[in-house]
Amino acid sequence: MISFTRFYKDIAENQLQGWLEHLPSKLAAWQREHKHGALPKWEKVLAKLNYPTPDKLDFKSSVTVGSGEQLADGPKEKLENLLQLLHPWRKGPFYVHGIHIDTEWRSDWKWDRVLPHISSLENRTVLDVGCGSGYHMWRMYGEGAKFVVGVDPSSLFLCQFEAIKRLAGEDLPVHLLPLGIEELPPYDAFDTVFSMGVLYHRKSPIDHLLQLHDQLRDGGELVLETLVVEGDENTVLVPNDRYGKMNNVWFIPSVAALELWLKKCEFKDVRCVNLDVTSLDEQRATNWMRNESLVDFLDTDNPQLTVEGHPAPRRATFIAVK
Ligand SMILES: Nc1ncnc2c1ncn2[C@@H]1O[C@H](C[S@+](CC[C@H]([NH3+])C(=O)[O-])CC(=O)[O-])[C@@H](O)[C@H]1O
Repeated sequence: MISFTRFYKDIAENQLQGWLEHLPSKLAAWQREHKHGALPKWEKVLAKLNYPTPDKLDFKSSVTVGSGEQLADGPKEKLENLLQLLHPWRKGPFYVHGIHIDTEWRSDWKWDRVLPHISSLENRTVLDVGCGSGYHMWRMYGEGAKFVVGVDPSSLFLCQFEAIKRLAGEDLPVHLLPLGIEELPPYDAFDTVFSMGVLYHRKSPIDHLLQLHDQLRDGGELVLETLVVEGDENTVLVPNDRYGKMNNVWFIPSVAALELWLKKCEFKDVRCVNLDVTSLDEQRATNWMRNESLVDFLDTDNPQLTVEGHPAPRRATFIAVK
């Protein structure tokens, strides 16, 4: 069973120790009430991941665990089969003992767009809201962050994260909690808070911005990445049904509108640092994600539009200070 004991031990010694009042009961409730039917199957996979301490770890230029020379072909194939049981792998890529987990998303490309614009993560305590499988958390750790916490309610992503962590080293100061941002007690503790790919999934985007604000210390940095549309500060797309076949998309503001929202939520030095239209090479089906992907979400006659006729995904990154 997935345990959070190590996380509690780590936070008892840092500025998050106040979380010990609230989080054990929330995580115990998750363990008690969690009903994802496949969780026992995924936990069995985790229990089988007993592999040698890797001879190589790289989190700075990729997420690589093991050089690929420690395992013979048989054990390597067995490991690959185990990791495939955690399908679909969406955010990555990961290189594990020579196995290339070629995920749906090239999350490394997003990281390359974001990294040049943020304050150094050296020695920082970092929160990654909606961290998915934790890909970017490893890259944050690779940039020198001293403690990285991610929150994401998906149990599959938790298991994918735990798989990488078990293979990389249980004592690394990188943790994923299966909670929504709204479940975290406000604590003004983080030096940097990331929210990437989450805002459009929230029913109340202003509340989301306020919750991010609540997690930052004064002077801390917000890194916000989300879908945007073209338009002025009063332009917001609220899809009447699905957006790119997703049924959980609520608000897609323009850059100007989101800058205004951030300022209204008392963020300072608000800047949009990157704008990018998602390419078919960045999000695609692979052997590790065999379901539909971006090409199936766009209009075949006009790829500038989604199948519903909305503007195709365009993403912006914002930096702001509390
Ligand atoms: N209330 C919530 N609190 C926290 N997380 C949530 C919540 N609701 C949904 N999520 C999580 O937010 C993530 C959004 S994906 C971005 C991944 C990564 N950040 C990336 O930038 O590649 C983008 C996408 O797939 O559209 C998912 O993992 C959800 O489970």
